[in-house]
Amino acid sequence: MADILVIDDDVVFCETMASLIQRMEHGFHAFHTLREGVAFLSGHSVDVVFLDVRLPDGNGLDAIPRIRASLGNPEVIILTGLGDPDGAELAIAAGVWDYLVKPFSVKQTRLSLDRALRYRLEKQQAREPEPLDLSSVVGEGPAMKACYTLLAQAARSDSRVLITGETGTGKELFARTIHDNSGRSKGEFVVVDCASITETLLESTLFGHKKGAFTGADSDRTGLVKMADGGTLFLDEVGDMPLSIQKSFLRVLQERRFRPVGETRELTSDFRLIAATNRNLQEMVEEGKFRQDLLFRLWTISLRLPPLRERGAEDIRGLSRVHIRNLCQKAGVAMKEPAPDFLEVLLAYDWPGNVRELFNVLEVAFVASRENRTLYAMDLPPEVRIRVMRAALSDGGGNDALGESRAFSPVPSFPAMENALPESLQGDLPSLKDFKTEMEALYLDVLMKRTGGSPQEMMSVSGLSKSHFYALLKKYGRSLK
Ligand SMILES: Nc1ncnc2c1ncn2[C@@H]1O[C@H](COP(=O)(O)OP(=O)(O)OP(=O)(O)O)[C@@H](O)[C@H]1O
Repeated sequence: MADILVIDDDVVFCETMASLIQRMEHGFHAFHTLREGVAFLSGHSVDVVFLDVRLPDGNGLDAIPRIRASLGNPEVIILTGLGDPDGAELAIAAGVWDYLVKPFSVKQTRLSLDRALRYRLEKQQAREPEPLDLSSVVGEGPAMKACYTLLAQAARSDSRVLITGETGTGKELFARTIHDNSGRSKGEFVVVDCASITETLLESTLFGHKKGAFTGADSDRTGLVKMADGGTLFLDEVGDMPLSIQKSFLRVLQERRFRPVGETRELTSDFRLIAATNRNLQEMVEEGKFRQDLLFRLWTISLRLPPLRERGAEDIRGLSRVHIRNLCQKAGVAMKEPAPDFLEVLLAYDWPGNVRELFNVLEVAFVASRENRTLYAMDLPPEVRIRVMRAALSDGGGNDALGESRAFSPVPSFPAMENALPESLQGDLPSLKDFKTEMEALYLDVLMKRTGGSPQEMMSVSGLSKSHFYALLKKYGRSLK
């Protein structure tokens, strides 16, 4: 006997399903809204979910990652809808088991459910694979859990993987983690940064060259493709690969053979390909900037890493905790704790640079906190606090107190803005003159810290003339060491 959950606002449909599923001697639960269905899953385990696409409180497709994260592996979701072709396409892309077009027959339902349950049973009986080592990846929210399922699939296969996501979302980290957990972990993980290699050098960097092949080629050079033999070739920023190289690279992917520059013989290389990009390759194909045939060959598994602002408060807290701990360990100091106001600003910020930016911001705050055991909002870079403040002001400042959902929104609450304000603005307002003086002194301190106290750099960053610079040092009693 299995447990089946139906999430559908059509009461008659739920009654029909109840009678069919109970006749099949399975347990049956039904809810008429997404919120109730998802809440039920957090406390109960079910085997199959029939999920309607259009629900009064949202689109079923959008809830798939959350539902998937709550279901045991292998998760089985059967989507039901009115036969809209886009819905069917999205359902398949989201990896659901089946898409049933309403109204569907009893026979169709039985067949789809029987097959789904058999598939689930076979998968469960199959030997448990080795657990993955995900120690370097932080994130427990539903959006990340969906990525781990794909990461596991990728690690346990030799398929080509395309990782997409905004800058700093962890594409290279995921590529490395796939490699380290794969059958090729003993081979090299070779990174090709397509964005930073010049077009003239890309061919010889990828394929190698023979001594004398061109001016400056004083010795034979092994290319990155050969170095990845037996391992993984990671093409970072593949959207930046020049069209001229895309053609030769396509051949390498098809035949695993290539010719180093100036060489007559062809070489072979058995590598696994992982590519990453923050650009929309399909759009680039339409604009004639990327080859369609290469795009087809780049991936079997496609993994989209969500931006940090979509990951939820728990992930921002978890990443911050881990990174602060690492910083303290590296500096050999006692563990520092973030104050509530510090976390509120982090949760309210929209993180355009994602995890990389979060780590940089934590590093700045760590330095600014000096010997303090607590990290306050004051220690955060002014740019971050100003952005949070501006967003709150343009929101009218009338938001409720910070809630869990806050991290999903780039617009912070009024309390978050208040906490982001410098201390002197939190109580009675000082005169503008006093405030400017305080900010000038603060600016000078931050400038010194960031530039390591180098006068040249301080003048260059601040744009201050020499006389003005030294006058300010004198005014605020700061000295250069
Ligand atoms: N989930 C995560 N857990 C721990 N660290 C992470 C996570 N995601 C990203 N990072 C860290 O954030 C930084 C940026 O990650 P990474 O270089 O992999 O991003 P990227 O998407 O490849 O960026 P880009 O597109 O700019 O090359 C690295 O220090 C990485 O270790």
